[in-house]
Parts: sequence; structure tokens; C-alpha cells
Amino acid sequence: MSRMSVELGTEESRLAALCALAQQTRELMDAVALTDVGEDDLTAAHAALTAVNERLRSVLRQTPQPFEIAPDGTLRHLGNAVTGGANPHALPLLIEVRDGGVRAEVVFRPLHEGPPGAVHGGISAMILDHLLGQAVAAAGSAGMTGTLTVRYRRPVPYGTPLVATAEYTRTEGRKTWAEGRISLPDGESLVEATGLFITPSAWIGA
Ligand SMILES: CCCCCCCC/C=C\CCCCCCCC(=O)SCCNC(=O)CCNC(=O)[C@H](O)C(C)(C)COP(=O)(O)OP(=O)(O)OC[C@H]1O[C@@H](n2cnc3c(N)ncnc32)[C@H](O)[C@@H]1OP(=O)(O)O
Repeated sequence: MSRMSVELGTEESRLAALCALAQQTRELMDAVALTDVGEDDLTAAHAALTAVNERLRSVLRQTPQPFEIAPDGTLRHLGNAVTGGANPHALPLLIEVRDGGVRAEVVFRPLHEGPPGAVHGGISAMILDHLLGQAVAAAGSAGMTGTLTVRYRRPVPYGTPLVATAEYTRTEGRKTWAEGRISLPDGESLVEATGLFITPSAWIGA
């Protein structure tokens, strides 16, 4: 039996197929947001999607893909709304941990529109919430967001490569603070955030 035939049909192979479906779904959502086809095409697409929807709903989980240890030993959360490869809502954001902070390259899409021609402020806040949370987790103080303060300095464009970064700042007991921003590649900051994250007592057995 070849190595390929052993891997096919494993859970990892099924998860890869699920992530590919999620990516196709993102592209579908982008197409729905931008399509300018006529009513006949819209009606036909609706019928085709109804059939796909019914097929997928024939077997449903109670919750999205879990937070888990991947076969390569890394933590992953394929169901996460910001980073999850299996979640069509996620960009998905790929976060690197480095130099005492976290960093991700982001290209927002027309799907994320808030004010005409710019990204919705809630979407920017969501990305920063997650990135700050990841920065405190990387510093060893994982927690839930208690407060998030966002300063919107410039409209955030979609279709443009941007950089999002965050760093741990300090800890007092179960409270940890972090700060971050979404910037243009030249470093100009568009949105800045500070956040307080609280480690629930249950996570530390306190
Ligand atoms: C075993 C599992 C291990 C898991 C490991 C995970 C690894 C992570 C890896 C990768 C990270 C990914 C990154 C994700 C990022 C995304 C994060 C989100 O979007 S989180 C969703 C939005 N946030 C909520 O839904 C919170 C809802 N609120 C709560 O659950 C509680 O209120 C909580 C945990 C925040 C606090 O509850 P209490 O019971 O633990 O804490 P009390 O005892 O009430 O307060 C402790 C101290 O904190 C202050 N405090 C509490 N809530 C506050 C708040 N909202 N703002 C300011 N201060 C607050 C209190 O005044 C108190 O301060 P004093 O000690 O008296 O000085």
C-alpha cells in the first residue's frame, strides 16, 4: 500500500478537505458580495446552494472544530472565527510569534466593508482582540478579554496588504494587558488597541 493511500481517508485528510471547502466558501461569500449577474443566474445559484446546504446539514456537529493539539504537536483551533482554517468566517489570520510579540499579514476584502470603501470597525476590533489575546497567551498569561479599547486613526482599506502586530505589556495577578495595531506596510498606524485579559480562575485551578 502506498503512503498516499494510507493517508487518504484519515481524519487529517478529512480536515484538509473541510478547510478546502471553507476556503471555497470564503470565495463564494466574496462572489456574493460583488456579483452583478442577472436575476436568472442569482436564482440558479440559490437553488444550487440550497442543495449543497442540505447535503452538509445531513450530519452536523454540536460545536465547531475544537481547540486541539495537531499531529505536529502545535496547538490549533480550526473552528476559530479569526484563525480557523475550517471556519469560513475566518480570514483566516496566520499569526507568527516573534521578538516578544505576535504579527500577522492581513488583506481585508470587500466582504468586510463597513463605511463605503473601508473596512468595518468591528472587523478591525475583532482582529485586534484576537491578536492581543494571542500576545498575552504567548507571554504565558492566556485569558479572556475583559476590556478592549480601540482608537480608529484612519479608515482601513480592503484589498491592500496590511500588517497587524501586538505585544504583551504587563501582568498584575490574573490581569494581563497588551497593545497592538493594524498598520500600512510603511508603518503608518491605522487602528490601535489596548486590552485587558483576565485568566479565569478555572484555567489555573484557583
Ligand atoms: C483550561 C483551558 C486552557 C485554555 C488555554 C487557551 C489558550 C489560548 C490560546 C490562544 C489565545 C487565542 C486568543 C483569543 C483572543 C480572543 C479573546 C476573546 O474574544 S474572549 C471573548 C470575550 N470575552 C469574554 O467573553 C469574557 C467574559 N467574561 C468572563 O468570562 C469573566 O467576566 C472574566 C473571565 C473576564 C472575569 O471573571 P472572573 O470571575 O475570573 O474574574 P473576577 O473575579 O470577576 O475579576 C477578577 C479581577 O478582574 C476584574 N475584572 C473582571 N472583569 C473585568 C472586565 N470586564 N474589565 C475590567 N476588569 C475586570 C475584577 O474587577 C477583578 O479585579 P480585582 O482583582 O478586584 O482588582
